[in-house]
Amino acid sequence: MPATNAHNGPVAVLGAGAWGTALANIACDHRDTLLWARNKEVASEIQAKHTNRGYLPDVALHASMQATSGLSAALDYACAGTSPGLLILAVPLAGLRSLCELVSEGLAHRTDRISGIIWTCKGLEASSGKLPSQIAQEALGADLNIPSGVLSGPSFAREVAQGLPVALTVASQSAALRSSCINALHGGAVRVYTSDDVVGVEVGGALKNIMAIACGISDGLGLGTNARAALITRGLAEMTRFGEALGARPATFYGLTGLGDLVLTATGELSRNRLVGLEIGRGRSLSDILAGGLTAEGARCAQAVLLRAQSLKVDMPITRAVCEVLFQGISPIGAVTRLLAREATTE
Ligand SMILES: NC(=O)C1=CN([C@@H]2O[C@H](COP(=O)(O)OP(=O)(O)OC[C@H]3O[C@@H](n4cnc5c(N)ncnc54)[C@H](O)[C@@H]3O)[C@@H](O)[C@H]2O)C=CC1
Ligand SMILES: O=C(CO)COP(=O)(O)O
Repeated sequence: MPATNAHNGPVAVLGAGAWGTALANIACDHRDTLLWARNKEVASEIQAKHTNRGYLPDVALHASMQATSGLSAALDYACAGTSPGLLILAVPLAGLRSLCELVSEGLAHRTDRISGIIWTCKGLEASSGKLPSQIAQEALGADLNIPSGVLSGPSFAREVAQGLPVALTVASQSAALRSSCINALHGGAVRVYTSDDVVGVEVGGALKNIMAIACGISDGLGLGTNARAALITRGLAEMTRFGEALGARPATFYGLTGLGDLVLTATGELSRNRLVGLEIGRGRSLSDILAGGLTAEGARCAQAVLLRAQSLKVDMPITRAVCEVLFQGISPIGAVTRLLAREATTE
């Protein structure tokens, strides 16, 4: 089991889907690590067999990985090291608020035992249009006062779990937390870069999912690679405009969490958001595609982004077209025709 020293507290990953399991597997190389699954059977399988076949078939997990289905046991684990522990929240955006509320309750009176909280979700809250950092701030409560941040970047869980190379970015206002995250994840096939532009990193992760749906629709319609390249490039411009309006740095969008994740998700066959677009382009309905519980956060996020963009007075033609197709009954080809028919403009 890895040694624990003054800079090396335990890691508890909360959420045992594909990404949480892959991240916990990396952390096991560096620190004592426990994975929390809300589902008892999943926790038992990880603990007993070191597999999570429902999310990462054919992957043998680290023999030292601990697992539990008790959230309080997971928080106890993170707090019980000789130095403060790191929490990584790896649930989808829709579960972030409720999980943060539970974490806040569970950590009361022992916040000094946690060095930081990192989330990995990509999206804006459907009901409020808020970013993950705003949700976490509200749900954890101002009194908790634990450094926090976001981990993002182009990273299909399956490839990461197979040990293939990957580059990620951790963004936080806290230099100590950025270092702690590097300490927990960087090394071998995994590179972790740092940033202090939390808003830029979160906006990139959220909006690339919408652009991936747009590219999937285009490819599903058979519109060709020129169309896909145009959507990626103009999608990046749209992401950057929206981010700037929220205070993000434009340069962040040319990094791993913007362009990097956009290219991966818009073109990679493992992307669930791209798959949604492909299936829509081939004529299936959104409710049918999502009926099996597919985690594709771009669909919900598109509506939240469009609403927020309207109040910020930012033009988002691709996001609007995706919303028209997904929620307003406009046919995919009709939306493409409308996009192409807009006035000519400067790049
Ligand atoms: N799969 C990937 O390659 C990557 C995913 N992400 C992001 O990480 C987040 C998680 O994604 P995945 O692991 O792929 O999703 P997933 O669908 O594979 O797993 C989600 C897990 O969260 C659990 N969960 C859902 N709501 C919950 C709640 N309210 N409380 C507790 N547990 C809850 C589910 O039971 C499941 O175990 C998403 O926001 C995704 O965008 C980020 C980078 C890569
Ligand atoms: O965010 C991801 C890779 O960085 C995963 O993308 P999907 O959610 O579209 O599968």
